[in-house]
Amino acid sequence: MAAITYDVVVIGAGPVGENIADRVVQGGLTAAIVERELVGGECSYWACMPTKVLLRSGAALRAARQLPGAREAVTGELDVAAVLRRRDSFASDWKDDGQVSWLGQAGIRLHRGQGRISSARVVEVTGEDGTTTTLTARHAVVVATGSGALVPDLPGLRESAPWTSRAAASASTVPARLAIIGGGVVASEMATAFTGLGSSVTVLARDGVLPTAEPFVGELVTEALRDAGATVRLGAEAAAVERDADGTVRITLTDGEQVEADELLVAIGRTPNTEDLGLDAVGLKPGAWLTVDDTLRVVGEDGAPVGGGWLYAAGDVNHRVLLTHQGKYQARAVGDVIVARAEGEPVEGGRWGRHAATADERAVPQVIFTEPEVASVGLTAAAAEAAGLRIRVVDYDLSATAGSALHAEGYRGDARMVVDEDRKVIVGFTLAGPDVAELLHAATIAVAGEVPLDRLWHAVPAFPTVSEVWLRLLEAYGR
Ligand SMILES: Cc1cc2nc3c(=O)[nH]c(=O)nc-3n(C[C@H](O)[C@H](O)[C@H](O)COP(=O)(O)OP(=O)(O)OC[C@H]3O[C@@H](n4cnc5c(N)ncnc54)[C@H](O)[C@@H]3O)c2cc1C
Ligand SMILES: NC(=O)c1ccc[n+]([C@@H]2O[C@H](COP(=O)([O-])OP(=O)(O)OC[C@H]3O[C@@H](n4cnc5c(N)ncnc54)[C@H](O)[C@@H]3O)[C@@H](O)[C@H]2O)c1
Repeated sequence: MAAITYDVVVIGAGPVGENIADRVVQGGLTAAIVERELVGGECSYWACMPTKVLLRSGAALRAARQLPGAREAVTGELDVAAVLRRRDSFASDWKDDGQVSWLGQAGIRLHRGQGRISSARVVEVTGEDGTTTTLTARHAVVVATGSGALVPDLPGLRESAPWTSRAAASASTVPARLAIIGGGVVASEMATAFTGLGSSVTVLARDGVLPTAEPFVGELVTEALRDAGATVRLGAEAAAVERDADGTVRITLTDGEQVEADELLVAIGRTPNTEDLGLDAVGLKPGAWLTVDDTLRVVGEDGAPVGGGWLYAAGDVNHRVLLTHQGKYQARAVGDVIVARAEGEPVEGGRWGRHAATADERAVPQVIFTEPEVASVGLTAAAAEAAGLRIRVVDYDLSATAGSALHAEGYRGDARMVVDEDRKVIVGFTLAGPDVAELLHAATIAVAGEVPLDRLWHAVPAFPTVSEVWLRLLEAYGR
């Protein structure tokens, strides 16, 4: 049994783990990273990237069809095989050689296998051949093990071999009929993608479509899915599932109705990858999300850092925000704070300090790549009210700008700005419409920078762009 000591040991080589290790090495420390599957994690092979490839060609085709002149040039249908080939290439054919070589160049040592914490600062790595390596960390162990798909305990579901997001993202054929349980981000994106690829899709959205977004978002996405030929059943709840000998999946709903499909995708949220991580060795509960303080140290039930502060958690596994870019933001904070503590430098862990992931609370951006695209940052009106803020909500029809009229015939979209009336700053911004993704960062800067509305009047949007919605919202708010 080999034993090696590093300054920092990171468990999990997803986007977050990679960034943590890189940051501490850049800060002058040594780092090892432990990975049981593919270096690059969920995002690279089964989540963000492959799913966006499945969506992108359909979006480009729709965009061309919305423009006279371009529309006439589109004479065929989507080439599904070409889309799947492009997806395979973006997933590097599910091989991680490229990312492994990046780790080498970055000076990060890779240990392949299942990582388990065995005692304070010690991680045992069990390789596929059963050999064990003991890694000891001088300064910190960081858990960046991510999350997996949550599958509910419905009668017959597991036996019916349902798809989770992994199977959908890596599908090698397109099912004729696809049923989806869930109405969240994965369900909405995959319903859009597979409808575009030619499946007849049925969405069983018990709690509605994108229910945590501003209400107009779910309405627009539902309408677009239905226009594209999908069936969206709001309030429908699955009670039992069975798969026939011929492969047909039959979902019985709580109202007794049945839905038939060739594949069933379950997309109802995530569960943390902490089941087999040795958490019990440090007094934590296996299978639970890891709670962290502002500098991302894992805390126990008493709120104090576990073991005096050598254990950190970043990315999906701490359940703050389940998004790649936000996990990587945490990675920069956690990497830098580990270096600062190791060097005996001051920790800047206060609000908006360089070692605190403050944006997780109030300034998280997200793009949902549905038709139409949804781009949001900060709080919805409902969330702001629940947080006790005195707000004013301003809405604007996104199709009413000169830029949107130019962008596409029949452009449909909406925008909402949520203003904190006590501070006169924007705390939430949501856009839904074709190609709004790239408009989001302006709003993120306004929310994270807490830019006063008075100053925003001086940020003039160029004519004729969709960004003119900023001016229209300010005019509607008044000054
Ligand atoms: C279908 C889908 C689409 C998504 N699209 C987007 C998107 O467009 N944009 C976005 O921002 N986010 C998106 N997300 C979310 C994004 O994938 C996650 O937020 C991100 O992958 C989290 O990164 P992570 O490094 O924390 O975890 P992961 O990417 O899950 O990586 C964790 C790694 O740890 C390894 N691991 C786990 N346990 C152990 C162990 N005990 N020992 C060794 N290794 C271990 C795993 O094998 C894995 O490689 C999507 C998610 C899904 C499911
Ligand atoms: N473009 C992106 O940013 C992107 C894309 C995909 C996924 N993600 C991230 O991945 C994470 C997981 O996505 P997700 O869609 O699985 O989760 P989610 O939390 O977005 O949505 C899950 C949905 O399932 C519903 N639900 C929960 N339990 C249910 C049940 N038993 N039966 C029926 N419906 C049920 C919930 O009401 C919710 O609407 C999200 O946090 C998301 O941020 C991001």
